[in-house]
Amino acid sequence: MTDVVKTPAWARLEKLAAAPRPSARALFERDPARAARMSLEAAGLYLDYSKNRITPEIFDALLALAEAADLERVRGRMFAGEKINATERRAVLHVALRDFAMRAYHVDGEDVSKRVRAEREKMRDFTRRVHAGELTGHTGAPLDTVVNIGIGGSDLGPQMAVEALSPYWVRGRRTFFVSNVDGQHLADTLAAVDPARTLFIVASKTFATQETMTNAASARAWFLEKGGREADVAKHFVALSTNERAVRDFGIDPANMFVFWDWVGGRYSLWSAIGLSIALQVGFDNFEKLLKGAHAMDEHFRAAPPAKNMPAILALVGIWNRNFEGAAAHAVLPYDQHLHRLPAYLQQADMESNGKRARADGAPAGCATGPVIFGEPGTNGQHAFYQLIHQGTDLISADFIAPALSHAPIGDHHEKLLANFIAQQEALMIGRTEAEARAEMLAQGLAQKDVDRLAPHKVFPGGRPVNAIVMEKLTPETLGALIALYEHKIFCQGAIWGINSFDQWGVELGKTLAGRVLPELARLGEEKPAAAGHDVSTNALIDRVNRIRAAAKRERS
Ligand SMILES: O=P(O)(O)OC[C@H]1O[C@H](O)[C@H](O)[C@@H](O)[C@@H]1O
Repeated sequence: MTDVVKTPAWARLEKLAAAPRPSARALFERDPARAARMSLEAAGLYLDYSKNRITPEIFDALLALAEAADLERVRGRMFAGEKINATERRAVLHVALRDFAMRAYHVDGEDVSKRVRAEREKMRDFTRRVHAGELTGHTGAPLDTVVNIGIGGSDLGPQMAVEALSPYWVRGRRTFFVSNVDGQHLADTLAAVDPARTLFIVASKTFATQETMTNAASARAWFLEKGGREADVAKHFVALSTNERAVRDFGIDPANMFVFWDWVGGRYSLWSAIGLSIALQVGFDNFEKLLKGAHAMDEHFRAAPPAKNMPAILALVGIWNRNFEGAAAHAVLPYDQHLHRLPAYLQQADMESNGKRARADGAPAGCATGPVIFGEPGTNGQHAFYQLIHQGTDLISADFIAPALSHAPIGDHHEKLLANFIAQQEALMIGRTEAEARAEMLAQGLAQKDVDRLAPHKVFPGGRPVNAIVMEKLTPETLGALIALYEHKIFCQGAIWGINSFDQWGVELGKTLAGRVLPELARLGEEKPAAAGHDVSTNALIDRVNRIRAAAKRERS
């Protein structure tokens, strides 16, 4: 496979990065058409990437890089169902879950699109029956509450989407998400729900994840304690999984199971049965609109050449900032309170996909790969961490995301929100020179000695690379398109870096070691011998919590 770092395009980009370059401000002053040239629309989203410090030569070299990495061919391999997740020997076909163009998708010679449609119809029917009160709890009460038990991709996607679509919630319905194995998460949730009206959705691709299995078993025990009988469990527990045997072993009838397949990555699974909690909370039609929004972005992504392809451009601009400008972190800044879980969702989507140091062929990655992703909704972040983005010593790139219209047009809230959305990007790009800072302070009437004292603190370097993503309104369709945009951006970056974006071996080691530590931990009141099998820090940590736990019971008894 191509080692992208060894291509002439990479060398050219390195040269361009080292050469003197106009400031971001100067780029705009020289080229009035810059914003029009460096912006595009697709699937209801508008992207402006002109505030990156990218010259036309750099953009051309980035396109050459995409070509050198054979991006269009790799994209074709994904859509064709080839096993591009080579370490796990799996296809990557989340696009098939939302293809409304009736295309066939083949995995191992089988057209999986029929299965996709059948499972979607099963979800539609289930959702309708719950909403119509045809399916009730064991006392006959409506199942108006959902507790989704899952973690990682079986939690972050559905939770983010349910929160994002709160204006579309079916009246009277509530959805809770329990993910953490910390018993407090489950306990707090169970305290807020009525067992007779609650549907537990156990969401796990593997049905083997420690947190989810532990929470599901405890939820089941709680349900039985609260008056449910064994025979009632079927009315209150459904499973979303690829693993039918494990679902049966857990005690959930496969008739109460919604399936998906190994070619759906966990962090790409909200479009599958994993989206059942979304469908129940916003209605199946809205869930389908979410899928259609993503499909619209897929259609754009699969057809547009890289120079006019929104996910590819976002990826290339990100590669410029990461590999040639040295930005190790990337902020996701949604100016929409309903998108407050988007940064957390994208942390998994991006960092679990592209946080890799080995290339797909096993060779070490010769360049930096996925950046640290972080973020908070605007304007909150402005009063917290933007300081570092404006004036810190590291370069941080950022995506600013906003709907032009609000679902809650109260007074001038939205104008103020948008003013901040726009002004922050402007400030990050233009910065403020020392001369400007001084002139401003003098105009405010400050004494010369104060101007001298404060001037260095009031300088903003500018040139902070930002993208703007604007939509008319946050709807199921635009949300679908936005998520698909990021999915494909991540895909493009992984393809260019030559890494496998669809495995996640990095989560294994900690899991294995936790399995070893667990039996060494004391139950309350239990005396354990001093830990010896680890490094001295780990032994000491085990001993410390064990001492506290042994003593805790003694005090109580
Ligand atoms: O859906 P599950 O099989 O329970 O997996 C839940 C999560 O756990 C794993 O550790 C992976 O790192 C995630 O990619 C996955 O989404």
